[in-house]
Amino acid sequence: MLRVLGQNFLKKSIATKFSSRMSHFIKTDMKLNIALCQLDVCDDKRTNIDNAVKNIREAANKGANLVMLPECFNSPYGTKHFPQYAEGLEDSETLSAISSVASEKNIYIVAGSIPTIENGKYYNTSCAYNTKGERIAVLRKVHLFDINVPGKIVFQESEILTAGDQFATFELEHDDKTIKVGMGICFDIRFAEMAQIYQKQNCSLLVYPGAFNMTTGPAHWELLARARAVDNQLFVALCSPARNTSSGYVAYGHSLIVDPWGSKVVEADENPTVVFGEADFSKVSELRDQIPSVKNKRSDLYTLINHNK
Ligand SMILES: NC(=O)CC(=O)C(=O)O
Repeated sequence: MLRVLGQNFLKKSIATKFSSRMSHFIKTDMKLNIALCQLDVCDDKRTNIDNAVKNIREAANKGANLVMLPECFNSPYGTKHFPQYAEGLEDSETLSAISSVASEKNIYIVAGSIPTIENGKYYNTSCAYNTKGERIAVLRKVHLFDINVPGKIVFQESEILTAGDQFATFELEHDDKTIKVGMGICFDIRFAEMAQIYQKQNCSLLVYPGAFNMTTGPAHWELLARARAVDNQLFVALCSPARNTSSGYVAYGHSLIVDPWGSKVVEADENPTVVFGEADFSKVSELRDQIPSVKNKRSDLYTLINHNK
């Protein structure tokens, strides 16, 4: 009897410790200034890196705590460009510049994405940096963008890229408070399951560097950001390259942040710009109490299995 009581007590105290650690991510009044750098990306890599660093410095000087860059910010977006611009993760000219500016400015950076080469395979890769310039997460685009809309757009990332097979999250500390952030890249936002797994892992912000185009952008960009935010009752941030009508792939622009209610916190137009939005994370637990759609899931009737443990 005593042994049984002891085991139950131990189980209970482990569960309590675990759940109080997890819940501090969600129940927080952290306010975070997020800057989205909607960069004008050209075909010169060094110019793109310098432009990213300049924009990050300016965003930090204006008070940003987290700066996001777009998908493919050091290279034109296109399968024929990826091998030419790809860098190794450990000797990347681009990422070393991003790491330096993160520590110089004491900010977190979600470094959009760049083409990488690892063990002879090409990936579309997003890295996150903390305020010391340390790399704290790596996400290789999990769902490759393969599209064929006759007369509009044909694009096959899978011609050249390998899909990532790991999800990526990181903890962001600010004002002695912590939130957890889930990472995806562009097409990944179309997969509700990935976002829901991040929600189940207690993320309160999902970040998607992305480059929708003039066919998918007007139809789905904002819709998907708001859908993922409302489904999962958390913040969603999307950062696009600026629109350049003379480039081979014309990005939609319209970088935006959406709150857990599905309302836009801020939205850019299509031009090169940096937009700022405040994410007030007290809204996450507040809304989950008001509309308990995350809490009241019927796991007795359905469940989501994460094979990527
Ligand atoms: N770059 C992309 O992955 C574009 C995309 O997802 C889209 O739907 O457009």
